[in-house]
Amino acid sequence: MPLEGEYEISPTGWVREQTEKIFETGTTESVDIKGRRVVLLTTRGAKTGKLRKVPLMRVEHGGHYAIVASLGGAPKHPVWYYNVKAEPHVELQDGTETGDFKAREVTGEEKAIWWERAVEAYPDYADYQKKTTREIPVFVLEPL
Ligand SMILES: C[C@H](OP(=O)(O)OC[C@@H](O)[C@@H](O)[C@@H](O)Cn1c2nc(=O)[nH]c(=O)c-2cc2ccc(O)cc21)C(=O)N[C@@H](CCC(=O)N[C@@H](CCC(=O)O)C(=O)O)C(=O)O
Repeated sequence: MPLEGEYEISPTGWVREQTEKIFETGTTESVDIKGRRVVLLTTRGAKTGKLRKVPLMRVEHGGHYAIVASLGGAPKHPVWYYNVKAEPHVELQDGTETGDFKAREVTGEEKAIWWERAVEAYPDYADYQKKTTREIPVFVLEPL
């Protein structure tokens, strides 16, 4: 069951541009970061209830996805992290396909496996983690 409601996109310039391009073209393959693929996550705002759409790097393995709350190695989590914690039902668009998922934050061995996959998909994640003492969270998305 897709998330219903009014959505807002990020106020951050370059992110807004990429999000708008995805809307215009209908596919996340219209944008990339350093040639690496991007997906579009939709969360429900923990305070406003609005639908929030944020592009993220595409981390996929065996038909399963992970999302990484890196925020470029900033000392704080991105706001969407708290949205997902409050409402784990999220949508993810990969290419032209959008699916419904339940996001589960991973820890320990499972996180280590997915972190490796994330760094393989987007090597800058390793630098981001070196930049901060904050442990960058990873969610695995279980199809609903
Ligand atoms: C700037 C802020 O965004 P954020 O949720 O912190 O997310 C920051 C970034 O993670 C986000 O911009 C990502 O898209 C950046 N980003 C990546 N960010 C990542 O963390 N990981 C990635 O892999 C990643 C890849 C990526 C690829 C392409 C691209 O264009 C951007 C990429 C934002 O949108 N704030 C809104 C509020 C958003 C919101 O969710 N509000 C909540 C309330 C939140 C609260 O205050 O508790 C609500 O509506 O209820 C605002 O200031 O109006």
